[in-house]
Amino acid sequence: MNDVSLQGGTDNLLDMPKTLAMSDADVRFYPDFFDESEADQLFVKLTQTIPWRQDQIRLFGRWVDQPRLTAWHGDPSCSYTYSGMTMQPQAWTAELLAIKGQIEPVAGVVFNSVLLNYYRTEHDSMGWHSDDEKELGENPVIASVNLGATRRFHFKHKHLKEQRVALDLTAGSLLIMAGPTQHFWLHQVPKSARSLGPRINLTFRVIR
Ligand SMILES: O=C(O)CCC(=O)C(=O)O
Ligand SMILES: [Fe+2]
Repeated sequence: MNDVSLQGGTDNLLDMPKTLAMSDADVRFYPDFFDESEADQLFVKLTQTIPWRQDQIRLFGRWVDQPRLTAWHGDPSCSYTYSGMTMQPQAWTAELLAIKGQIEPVAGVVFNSVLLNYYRTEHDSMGWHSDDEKELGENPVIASVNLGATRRFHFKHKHLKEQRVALDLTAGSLLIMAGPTQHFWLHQVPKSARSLGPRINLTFRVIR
């Protein structure tokens, strides 16, 4: 797989995103959106204050543990169906509201919910999917915040099989997926062969 090619932006211009060179997509990456100490503090706080759950999914007719822990927070009106499960949101916490307030100006939308994933080790993962549930609307803006261990993130185009992109989601980084990205691309966080510590990912969403 090719490493991602990045256009525009330099590391000393913190507010300048790197736009991923992907057709049929609008993907922007802010490698240092949160500074190191802020990212460390948020990671510790979220580890302690979020009610992490081990959900199960149906796989070939059996119930199996999802390979990660999850949580779902948002406005009371936001129920959401994910992998066949309908979830009621937990209330916003102080840290979640603080992160939301910082990312909304760059994402250009007001989010009403966030899905959190806790990857305990290199064995935890998320398989290929698009965030294309109908509750998310036609061209959803999804803002993904990364804390803790760096994990590799993969995109692959649904129709143009040779088009694949990989990037490292480092602590403090922000990835914004918008426009037609979810129509044309799948993404995943694969297991890693290297031993890794825990990671938290937050995907802020607008549910209709
Ligand atoms: O952990 C990640 O970086 C991706 C999470 C994701 O794709 C999702 O929650 O839909
Ligand atoms: Fe996703």
